[in-house]
Amino acid sequence: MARRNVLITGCSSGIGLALAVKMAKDEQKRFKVYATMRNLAKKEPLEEAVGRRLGRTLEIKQLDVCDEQSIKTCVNSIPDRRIDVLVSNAGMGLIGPIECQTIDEMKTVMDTNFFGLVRLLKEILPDMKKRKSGHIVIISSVMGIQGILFNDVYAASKFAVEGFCESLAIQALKFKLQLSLIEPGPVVTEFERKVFEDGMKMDLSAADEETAEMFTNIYLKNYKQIFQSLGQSAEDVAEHTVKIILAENPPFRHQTNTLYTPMTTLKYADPNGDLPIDIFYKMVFHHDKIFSASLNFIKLLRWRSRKSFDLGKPSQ
Ligand SMILES: NC(=O)C1=CN([C@@H]2O[C@H](COP(=O)(O)OP(=O)(O)OC[C@H]3O[C@@H](n4cnc5c(N)ncnc54)[C@H](OP(=O)(O)O)[C@@H]3O)[C@@H](O)[C@H]2O)C=CC1
Ligand SMILES: CC1=C(/C=C/C(C)=C/C=C/C(C)=C/C=O)C(C)(C)CCC1
Repeated sequence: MARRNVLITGCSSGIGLALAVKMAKDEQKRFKVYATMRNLAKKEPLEEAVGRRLGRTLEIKQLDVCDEQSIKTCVNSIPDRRIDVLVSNAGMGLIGPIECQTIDEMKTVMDTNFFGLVRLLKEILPDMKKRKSGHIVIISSVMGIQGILFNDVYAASKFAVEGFCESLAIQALKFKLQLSLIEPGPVVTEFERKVFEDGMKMDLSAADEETAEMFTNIYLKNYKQIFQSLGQSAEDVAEHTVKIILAENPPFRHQTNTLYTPMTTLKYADPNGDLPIDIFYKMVFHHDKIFSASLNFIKLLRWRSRKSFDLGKPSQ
C-alpha cells in the first residue's frame, strides 16, 4: 500500500501532537505526516517526541485555521497538494455563564472550531473530489451531540461541526470520500488546563449571585475530579483515531471513552430530548454526593487496574 499523506492541525500540544507522533512512528511507515501548528515557536515538544523521524516520516508546517492564506500556503507546499487524510484537530474551549462572556470571545470559538474546519475543507475538498479519494477525520467531542452545563458556546461550535459533517457526508459518499467524527469525552491536555484557568480568572460580576455560585461551587469545584476520574490521555485518543484511519470501512461517528457513553446513550434513547437534561440536572443538583462518590470510585478502580497492569509488566 502506498504511503498516505496525512495533514493534522493543532500539533503544538495534546491530541494533535500525540497523533502526529504516533503516525510518524508507525512501524510499517504507512504515513507521511504534515504536522501543522499556528505558532512554530511551539514546535520543540513535537520535535523532541518525534526524534530521528523528523524530516523523514514527519514535517512541521505553519497553519492557522483562522487564516485562509496560511492554509493555502501550507497545502501548496505539499507535493502535488496531495492530502490523503486530513485530521481537523485544532480547537479551543470556553466555559462559564454567557452573561460574562463577550460576543468577540464567542466568535473566536466559532471561528476556530467551526469555520476553521470549513476553511480547511474549502481548500482541500476539491482536490479530494477530483481524485475520488480521501479521508476527512474531525476531532469533534461528546459535546458535538450533547450539551454540558456552562459549555453553551463550545457545545454549539461542536454541534455546528457535526451538522456540517452530517450534511457533507452524503455528498462525500458520491465522490468515494470518507468522513469520520471522533468524539472524545474529557481528555487531560492543555485544553483542560487553559479552560480551567480562564474559568478561575473569569469576572463573574455580570452574572446573578445564584449563577455565579453555581459556576464556582458546582462546575469549577468538580471540574478537576471529572477529568481525573473520567479523563483519557491524548495518546489514548490518538490510538483510537489511528484505528479509525486504518479501518477498511471507517464509521461516521466514533466515541473514544466507554466511561462516558452511558451519558450520550440517553440522548438517543429519548426522542423528546428530556431524558439527558433531567439526568444531568438531577446528577448536579440533587444527587451531587452520590455523583461525586461514583467519580471517586471510578478513579480508584482505574488506579488499581493501572497499578496491577504496571506490576504485571516485566521490569526494565
Ligand atoms: N481536552 C478535551 O477534554 C477534549 C478536546 N476535544 C477537542 O480536541 C481537539 C484538540 O484539543 P486538545 O488536544 O485537547 O487541546 P490542546 O489545547 O492541547 O490543543 C489544541 C491545539 O489547537 C491549536 N489551535 C488553537 N487555535 C488554532 C488555530 N487558530 N489554528 C491552528 N491551531 C490552533 C492549539 O495551538 P496553540 O498551542 O497555538 O494554542 C493546539 O495545538 C480540539 O478540537 C478540542 O475541541 C474534544 C473532546 C475533549
Ligand atoms: C465539571 C462538571 C461536569 C462535567 C463536565 C464535563 C463532562 C466536561 C467535559 C468536557 C469535554 C468533553 C470537553 C471537550 O470537548 C458536570 C457533569 C456537568 C457536573 C458539574 C461539574
